[in-house]
Amino acid sequence: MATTFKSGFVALIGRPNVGKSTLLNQVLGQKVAIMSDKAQTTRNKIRGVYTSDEAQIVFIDTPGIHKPKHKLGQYMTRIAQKTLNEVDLVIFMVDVEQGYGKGDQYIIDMLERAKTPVFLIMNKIDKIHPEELLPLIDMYRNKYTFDEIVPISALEGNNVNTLLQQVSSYLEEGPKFYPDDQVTDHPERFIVSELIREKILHLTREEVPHSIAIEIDEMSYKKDRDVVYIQAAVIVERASQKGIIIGKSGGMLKKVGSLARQDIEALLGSKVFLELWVKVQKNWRDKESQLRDYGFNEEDY
Ligand SMILES: Nc1nc2c(ncn2[C@@H]2O[C@H](COP(=O)(O)OP(=O)(O)OP(=O)(O)O)[C@@H](O)[C@H]2O)c(=O)[nH]1
Repeated sequence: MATTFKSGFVALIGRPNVGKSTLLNQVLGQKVAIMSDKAQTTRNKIRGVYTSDEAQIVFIDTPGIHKPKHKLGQYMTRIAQKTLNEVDLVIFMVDVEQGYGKGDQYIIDMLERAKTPVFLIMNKIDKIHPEELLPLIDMYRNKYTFDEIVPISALEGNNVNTLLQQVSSYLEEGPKFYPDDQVTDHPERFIVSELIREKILHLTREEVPHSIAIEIDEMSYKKDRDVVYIQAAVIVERASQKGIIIGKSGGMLKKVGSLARQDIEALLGSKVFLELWVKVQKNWRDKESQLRDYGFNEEDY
């Protein structure tokens, strides 16, 4: 009997650091979402595409589902809420080591408003004793009627295949949205901006990282010099943050640029000229369209 091909969009949500990027990387077999011990490293949606013989799952990495503290947070929350209604399935991930908190309740309140099926993924089971798992499952069952509850270790890969099978079983018959070998949709600009952000996160230990965004102003191949020229803006919300990122005599920005350039060169396999600048932008709402526009234009390259 011929089986039908299934496909659909799945939103991956959860509090910062529960392991969403780690799961995506595990599923897709390569580093697409940048990981960091610091919360909130992935601000934008990444679509990781998993394709098997039976199904295609398009993952939407949806960070920012938490109580907004500033404009960018509000923007993200709005996008997140919208996403929950548009996808075919929501995966709500929790860290079994972290207690149930206000952040989780906030997400569950958002889920109550969506009609989409919801899986609860209990991640990091490698960190607890198996006996501790059952009471935790009961606790979450009392909070919300999840369609499935799947304990996994995203880091070690335990139960990840089962999860993929279960996700596929919830999807409806559908087309292959992306070719088999595509793991991310328009990855270059996104990954370049994430690499720059990652360097800032690692080099500055200030409050700054939580309110920055990276905007790629230009990314083009310069034939005469045989380099990829990238101009990117580091956008901050306050002037004081600008000073921290630029650093003494521009030292911090130079360091960020140099480390990011090395990684980008490795990613693109060509020489890179990276120009970074910092701008203060108070009103994030004006940035909505640009934040959405991570499309990589072949012609610029
Ligand atoms: N022991 C263990 N650690 C894990 C597991 N999954 C993720 N981690 C660790 O948890 C930390 C956070 O993981 P991320 O994947 O960056 O978390 P995230 O949810 O994507 O975080 P944001 O990007 O801030 O939304 C990293 O140090 C991971 O190595 C797991 O299954 N077991």
